[in-house]
Amino acid sequence: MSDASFLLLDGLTLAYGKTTAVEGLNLSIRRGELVALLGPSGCGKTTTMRAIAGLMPVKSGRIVLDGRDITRTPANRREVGLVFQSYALFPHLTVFENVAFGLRLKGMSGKPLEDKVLAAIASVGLSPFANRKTPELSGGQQQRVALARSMVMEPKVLMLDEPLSNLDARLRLEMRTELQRVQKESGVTMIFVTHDQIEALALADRIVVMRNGAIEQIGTPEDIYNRPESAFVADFVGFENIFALKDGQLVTPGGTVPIADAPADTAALAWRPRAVALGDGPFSGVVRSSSFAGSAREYLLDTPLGPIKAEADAAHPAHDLGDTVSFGLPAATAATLRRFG
Ligand SMILES: Nc1ncnc2c1ncn2[C@@H]1O[C@H](COP(=O)(O)OP(=O)(O)OP(=O)(O)O)[C@@H](O)[C@H]1O
Repeated sequence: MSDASFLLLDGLTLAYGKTTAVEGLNLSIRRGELVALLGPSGCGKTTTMRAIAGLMPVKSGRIVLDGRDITRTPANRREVGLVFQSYALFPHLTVFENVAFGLRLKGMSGKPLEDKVLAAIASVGLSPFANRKTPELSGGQQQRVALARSMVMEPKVLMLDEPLSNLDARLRLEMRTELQRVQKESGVTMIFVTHDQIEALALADRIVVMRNGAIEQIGTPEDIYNRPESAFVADFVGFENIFALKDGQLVTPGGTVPIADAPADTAALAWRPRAVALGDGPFSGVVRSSSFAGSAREYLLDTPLGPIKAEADAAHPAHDLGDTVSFGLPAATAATLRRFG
């Protein structure tokens, strides 16, 4: 075992009866890494996590944690923690007792138990609330209790299923920072599941994008955001104008269109709305919708290339509905995709 493959998923195939949910998944996670599993509903994120936790039988392949094959190890002997979306706290118990629960089950008591529990509660900033019952806490505080309750067991890997999805926008931001802090301070290897790309980009050291039960791309947030490899990932991270590229020409619904400086060995080109050169270029389109988005104005253009989403600085004079505007699709501002699809 090396730190580089602290958790290894090796050819993992998982199925519900005859339905294969995850097929031949290979993933190597470093010790202390914060990894996001990102993907649309049904792509197999939760199933993968449940298998790592031991809540889902493995059809084929292996799960190795810290050098030990845990593929068939019972859940309670895996040293893997799991924080569910619904925090599953005991409402009749205090914060202290919720966090102490697992340690008591393991036979711990007295001062050692108290010290550990109080330290875990302090690590998530909840010391003043140790004696409160959990229904008397806010959503964000309950989420912290769930985190402390898992962390106190000192798992080798802690997994979180959509950890922030039940929180309002402000609390989400707060908990993002909190999760990152707890993870960095404790050094625990963490995997969280999300279908929110912003959350994955903001939190993770590495993002695993899943699609139809397989890995589509693995990379740092910068890789995924700036260098998507497929149209699927590009679309997921906000490239709204994606065209296949064939013999140096864009393949559009209106036919093929030559493009200057088209890169070689590229299956498709993708532009974010703000990468479209509005008001400057060989193409033209009619403004079909225009919406104000704070610092920018977003346009939907009807063009011979099909619909184009473009964005301009809000300080620029606005285009009206029905206006014809010129635009360019500079190859230099496009992401180059290896796969169209
Ligand atoms: N209990 C089940 N029985 C049969 N099929 C299931 C079951 N749970 C999930 N599946 C199927 O397995 C596939 C993967 O589901 P999974 O829950 O892992 O996706 P997910 O990426 O976590 O989705 P979501 O973001 O909606 O939670 C889907 O096709 C789903 O329909």
